[in-house]
Amino acid sequence: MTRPIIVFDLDGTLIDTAPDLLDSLNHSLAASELAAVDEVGFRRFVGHGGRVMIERAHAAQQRSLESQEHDRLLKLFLDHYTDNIPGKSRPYPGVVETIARFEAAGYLLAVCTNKYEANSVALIEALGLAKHFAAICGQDTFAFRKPDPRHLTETIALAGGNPHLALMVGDSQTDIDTAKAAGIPVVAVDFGYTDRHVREFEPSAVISHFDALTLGLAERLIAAAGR
Ligand SMILES: O=C(O)COP(=O)(O)O
Ligand SMILES: [Mg+2]
Repeated sequence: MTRPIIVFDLDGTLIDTAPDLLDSLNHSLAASELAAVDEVGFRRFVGHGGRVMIERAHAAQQRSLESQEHDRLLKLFLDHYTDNIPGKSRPYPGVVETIARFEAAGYLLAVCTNKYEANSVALIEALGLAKHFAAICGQDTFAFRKPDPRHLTETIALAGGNPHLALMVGDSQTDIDTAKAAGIPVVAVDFGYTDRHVREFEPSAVISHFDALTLGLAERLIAAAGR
């Protein structure tokens, strides 16, 4: 019998990676004489991986970006980011306790992120958390990525989870749209990187701290989804 599973988004959900993503983004933008992005601007750019962040930063400064330069800046971003893992990134408050709570209740745990898989695994390993996750799937693990629902459903399958007893936890419209398209309930954290409040995207529930992700809430949302 496949087991119940919670699938977590990574950036802005499980781990506060903003300081490092911002440093690496600005490292790459500086190479093309763009102004540095600030914490506020960053929130509009993140959610679809490094390539899109660079693209959005150029658009925000009305700068064109042809593909060869885009590739060059993405490599600068990824090299800088990879070399600095785990940097200043840390799990959000309550994450470690939540992992223990759901593992003790027999849940599988997995990660479904638009960060590249290698960097996702390296970061989670560097923070000593990799043993808790049955699958860590990045934007490049499959031929599709969030908001394509298959990124989530294939992560559940790879982890050996039951898609009818699954719950997604995320911080962005991308995550909420992905879960909805997969017919899987989704809890949105309101402390992540979206520039609009997550309630606007109508998740199944909103939490402001992982302590609110109780076994009861998970069971209620999974039952209500009735897949
Ligand atoms: O790397 C990003 O841009 C977003 O990654 P996430 O899917 O873990 O939020
Ligand atoms: Mg996120």
